[in-house]
Amino acid sequence: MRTRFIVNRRSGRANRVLAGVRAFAAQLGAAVVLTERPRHARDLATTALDDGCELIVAVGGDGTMNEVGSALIGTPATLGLIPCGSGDGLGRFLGLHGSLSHSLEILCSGRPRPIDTGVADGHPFINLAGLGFEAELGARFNRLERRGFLRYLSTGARTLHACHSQRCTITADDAQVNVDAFTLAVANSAQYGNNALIAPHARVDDGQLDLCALPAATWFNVLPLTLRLFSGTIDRASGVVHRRGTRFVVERPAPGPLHTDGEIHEAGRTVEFAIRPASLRIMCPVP
Ligand SMILES: Nc1ncnc2c1ncn2[C@@H]1O[C@H](COP(=O)(O)OP(=O)(O)OP(=O)(O)O)[C@@H](O)[C@H]1O
Repeated sequence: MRTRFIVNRRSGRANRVLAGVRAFAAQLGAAVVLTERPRHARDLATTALDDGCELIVAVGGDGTMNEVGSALIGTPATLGLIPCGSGDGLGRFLGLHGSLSHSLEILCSGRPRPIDTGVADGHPFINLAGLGFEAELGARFNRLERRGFLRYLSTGARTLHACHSQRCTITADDAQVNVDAFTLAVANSAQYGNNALIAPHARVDDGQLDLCALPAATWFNVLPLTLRLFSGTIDRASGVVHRRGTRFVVERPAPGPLHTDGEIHEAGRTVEFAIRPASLRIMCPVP
């Protein structure tokens, strides 16, 4: 398979795996290219497609995966993933996360698997998209000079104080519900990253998206909600709204940020999320 590696050195531990990626690529006769700015990975992936690459490997976190994967949606090319970001939601969900040798082994001996992708306000997403607190947190985190899980936690604590819940009307396929949403995720895989399971029963190949809206954090619910997030039971928590469907329309009181796999966009009051079934091939471990 003609292969190219696209590395985002700014993501999590990408710098630490770069030498190993270069050595592996040299054995395959594949090129390694580095991103030079945000959103550059998508251009590099388009060039790789134009050059006839059949396997295009994103080396980075969910943001890099989103940029590379977006260019591959609807094409016969396969997305490879070496997860080395701060959260790695999709890589963890698909069993690609771990040591570099684990990820490389999957590139050699895995199989391309068709998965669903989503589109939020016209922007493709592969892992999940969201509004409210999580989009605000993503916007603040992306502005940081240095990243990492601890910085994510400290930025989260500050954002928690600055955000308020919003009264939203959600149309899920044909049914409507009003919710006070502090944060709202529309998930293709089950997790945000770092094994925080926002949609514990979501599957990437079921032709459905899982919407999960959480109430505002208080001194009373913040610990139980956090425990439920990491134990895979958040959909059963009091005040949490969960819906499954192929299309959601969310109407909120005011425009604001939207994230797609952690990438931030400005969006209007009304945001539409929809599924694109089996639209991307990704290299996965053989079941
Ligand atoms: N050369 C670059 N300089 C600055 N930013 C870049 C560069 N290349 C890519 N980026 C941006 O870096 C951001 C972070 O990338 P990515 O999401 O892959 O890593 P992460 O945030 O560490 O991981 P995760 O999303 O899994 O938490 C993305 O928004 C991407 O657009």
